[in-house]
Amino acid sequence: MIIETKNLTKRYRKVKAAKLFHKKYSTFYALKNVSLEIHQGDHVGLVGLNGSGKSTLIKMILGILQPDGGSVKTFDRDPLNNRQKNAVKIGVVFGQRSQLRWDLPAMDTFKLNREIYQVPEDIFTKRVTKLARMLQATEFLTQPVRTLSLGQRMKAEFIAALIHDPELIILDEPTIGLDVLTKNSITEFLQQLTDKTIIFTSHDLDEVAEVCSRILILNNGQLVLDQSSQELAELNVPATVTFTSADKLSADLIKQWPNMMQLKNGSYQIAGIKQENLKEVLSTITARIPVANIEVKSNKLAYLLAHLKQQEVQQ
Ligand SMILES: Nc1ncnc2c1ncn2[C@@H]1O[C@H](COP(=O)(O)OP(=O)(O)OP(=O)(O)O)[C@@H](O)[C@H]1O
Repeated sequence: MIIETKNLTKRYRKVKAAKLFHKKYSTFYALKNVSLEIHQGDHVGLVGLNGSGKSTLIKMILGILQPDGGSVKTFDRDPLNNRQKNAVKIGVVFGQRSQLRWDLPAMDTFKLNREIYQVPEDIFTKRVTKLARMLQATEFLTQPVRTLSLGQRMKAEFIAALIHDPELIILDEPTIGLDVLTKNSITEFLQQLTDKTIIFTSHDLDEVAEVCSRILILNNGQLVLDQSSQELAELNVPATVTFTSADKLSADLIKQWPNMMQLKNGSYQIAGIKQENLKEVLSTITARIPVANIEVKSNKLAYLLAHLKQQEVQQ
């Protein structure tokens, strides 16, 4: 087993009310009774809104935070007292934090990591060459990191995290701010790491589903869903279409979509469109209105959370 948590809980005291010399506190649960198992080779997506407890869970798996209740085991041992031993088997990429030295080429950080993890030189060279080829990163690894684009830097972060060939790869929102092409190339890269255990946190369910076969959803510190990506892909989530047109819409069109809203910026939005009706709605809009732009979105996470809440209320 790579990770096992049982009723894992993290509490904080939050100030409820404050007078000049007197504060009142309430207990706040960043994580509440989370039980899960992650096995060798699992690619697990950890998804949730801001503040749902994703980073707290990751920090406890890494042994950075102490639990207030329940237990966590990483590689069958207490991560808090085995941080060094476990670090050899774990690679971490944070989208919001860098492990690369800003003024030096990424290659220098790789060499430093080679020293820290005592990777033999020939293995190091082969590994970096292979990873750089997979990520199409070869040409910019000798350039100072400060001169790299965000996408190039993130690719270098991945290589730095994998220099010691870790068994477990933890990715904390590694694609934040990246364009579609860079995201795709990172997704393809991760899909090839089939012998590794991956935990991939994000707000974007569809993105993690491309890499992970299993999705865990955290909400308000609780594990509310543990399901295969395939089952989630089969969910029929209603879409929202937003479009902009300089022309006024005809009365019969307005009547056709009673739930259409006119937004502040002059664009229009139709929500709750079933997937089977989407094509028809789009062709009607584009055939009958001169649109400047049109966008289709379906927020699976929001839909799931709303659904789960409804189920909870009914029970
Ligand atoms: N040291 C702390 N003291 C008090 N509250 C904290 C502390 N660390 C985290 N929290 C709270 O715990 C909750 C969970 O935070 P966490 O960072 O785990 O969320 P997250 O899901 O990673 O969010 P995001 O997607 O925004 O990174 C948040 O409400 C946060 O304010």
